[in-house]
Amino acid sequence: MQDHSKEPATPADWSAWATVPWTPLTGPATGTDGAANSNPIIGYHKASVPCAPRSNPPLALQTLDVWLPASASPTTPDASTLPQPSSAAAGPGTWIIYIHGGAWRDPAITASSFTPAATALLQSQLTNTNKTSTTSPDPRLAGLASLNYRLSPHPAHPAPADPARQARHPDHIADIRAALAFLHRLLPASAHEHSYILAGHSCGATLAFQAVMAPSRWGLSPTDPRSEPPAVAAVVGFNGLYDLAGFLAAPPAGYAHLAGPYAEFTRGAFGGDERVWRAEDKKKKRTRKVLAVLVQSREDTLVPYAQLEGLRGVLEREGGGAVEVRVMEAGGDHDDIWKDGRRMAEVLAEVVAGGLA
Ligand SMILES: N[C@@H](CC(=O)c1ccccc1NC=O)C(=O)O
Repeated sequence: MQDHSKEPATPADWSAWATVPWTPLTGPATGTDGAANSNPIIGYHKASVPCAPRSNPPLALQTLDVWLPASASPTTPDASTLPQPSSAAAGPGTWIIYIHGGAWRDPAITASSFTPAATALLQSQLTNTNKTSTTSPDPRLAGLASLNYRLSPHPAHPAPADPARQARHPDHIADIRAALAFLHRLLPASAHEHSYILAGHSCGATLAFQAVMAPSRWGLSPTDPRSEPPAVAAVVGFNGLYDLAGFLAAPPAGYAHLAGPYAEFTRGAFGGDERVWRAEDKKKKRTRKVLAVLVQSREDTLVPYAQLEGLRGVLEREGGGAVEVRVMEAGGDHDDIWKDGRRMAEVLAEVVAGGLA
């Protein structure tokens, strides 16, 4: 935080950014103001911006989506327009960056799975800015991003010719870090000085905790310190997978029938060497100073509550005071939280409003 220098954006970054137009995102009809205002613009969206590591040609899944609140611009910004630093009066605002789930392999779950929650967040943002409040913490959102990353092979969806579908740990983490570095180079410094929230669902929650740790833990080469993602203020895990080896050694009651799929996707993502699954679990238990928000539905038929309890225990015992753990409630089945989006948005808005001291 003391060193605000960052790697400058390159011409390739700029052109990747500008290849995708901003499209207006409309909210539900208000119905109060006649036809003209019936579907107000709640934000602007860029879909599938290529953000590959700069040394490699971009693959189909090395992309990210970005949303800006409507307050960022009175009209649809030009494709080359970057998010502007917020005014001092309005406060710096917070970025939320989301990592989707799908067991490291499901091609049907992508960055666009954040759309319902993003829409709900932008909608509530619009409602909030119309209210005047001088006492409560500034709940402003600076922007939202949702990351794609290369996937591991899925036996039910073979794609042997697609290089974006052959990933093996730590490739998934490498892509998340490349996407964070891309945003770091392009976004205004204020986005980083005031930190951001990294959120993820299921294996995306695993990746969120892994991505904030030193890359050397994952055998990834050290990067230029200026391209290091800055420290996150909070990591938010929704229905996350945190102990695959533990699940496989002793599947909790009610989840034993999932031992087969768990073993399959664990091998698919991490390979057949059990020591890597265990090392993987131990290594991600140490994090930098951060707020860890853990959300796990007790009605989740795919991920047992024990996954949350395990990580909570480890972070509380071994966090050394650097990690504040908060558990928040959610209901529904495994994917309901992102499919519906409203509870996910509520949790994230609460972290933005109250979680960043
Ligand atoms: N739809 C997934 C299944 C899946 O996502 C999953 C299954 C069990 C426990 C966690 C899961 N997802 C975590 O990212 C698949 O195709 O493998």
